[in-house]
Amino acid sequence: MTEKLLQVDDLAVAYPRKGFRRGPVEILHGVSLDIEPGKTLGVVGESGSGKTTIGRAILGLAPITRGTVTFGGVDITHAGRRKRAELAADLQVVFQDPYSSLNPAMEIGQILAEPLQVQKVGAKESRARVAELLDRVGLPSNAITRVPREFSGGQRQRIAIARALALRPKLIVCDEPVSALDLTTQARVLDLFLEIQQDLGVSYLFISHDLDVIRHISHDVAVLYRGDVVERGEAAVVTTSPQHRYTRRLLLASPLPDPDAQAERRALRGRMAAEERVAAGSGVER
Ligand SMILES: Nc1ncnc2c1ncn2[C@@H]1O[C@H](COP(=O)(O)OP(=O)(O)OP(=O)(O)O)[C@@H](O)[C@H]1O
Repeated sequence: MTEKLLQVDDLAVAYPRKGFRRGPVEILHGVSLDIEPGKTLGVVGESGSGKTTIGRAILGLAPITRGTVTFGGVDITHAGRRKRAELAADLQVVFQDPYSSLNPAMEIGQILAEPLQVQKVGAKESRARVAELLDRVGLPSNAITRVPREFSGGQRQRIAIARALALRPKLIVCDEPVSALDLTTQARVLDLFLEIQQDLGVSYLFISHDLDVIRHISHDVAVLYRGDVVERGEAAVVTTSPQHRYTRRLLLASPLPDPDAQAERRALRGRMAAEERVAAGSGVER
């Protein structure tokens, strides 16, 4: 069996409740998932299902009340600040909004060099690495002296990806990284993620509400519904023949599928209708 890069077991997260009603409110109720080196796990679910909370818990940004997060064989569930700083080299993040995640006052060269400085990479090597990173994400070398507002949304997301790659991480948590982009730009940025994975062997925990995006990028998928994983499996299987009713609903609701997906979807609708006819005939309540 392949060793897991990330293993999440029975993870629960609860936030303190504000106002009159006392006691914590549980957001994740015991989530388990794992990622192999060089692979992508897609986490899909509707708004509020807890996708971002999974990413934040792995990054040490959400209050974990139960369960464990193991990264590279090390238990990081309650890792302190010093351990988190060490982990930054291996565990990175790309957020949804490329407008707010980049410091508007910093030049791109500084943004990309910052993580290298923190890890005490020398000035000469740092310059070479920044040039390499820009090339890697398809941006011109003169970008180093420009600031984020001079770039489009897609280009800014490329900068955020370059920054995440600066320390050559093993895993990148990608939280809706293409949701703020138009469809054409989405496709280009998704292809960049795939290319980078092929070349560098990095793993992704890829969070999206869009099943088509998840199908395109993921090897495996975990479907989240109200803080529980309701279905898990290979992306090709889960996104074409979902077993859980919620995944089926998600699939039928997802917009603009490609022609192959449209054909699969028609077949799924047919299967669901047939099942529902059988269930109705046998008096099963659905
Ligand atoms: N800091 C917090 N304090 C209290 N509740 C929170 C906090 N962060 C998230 N929640 C709640 O946790 C639930 C799940 O939120 P989360 O952002 O993880 O969902 P999501 O699936 O990523 O949704 P979206 O796609 O809209 O971002 C929501 O009900 C949200 O209100």
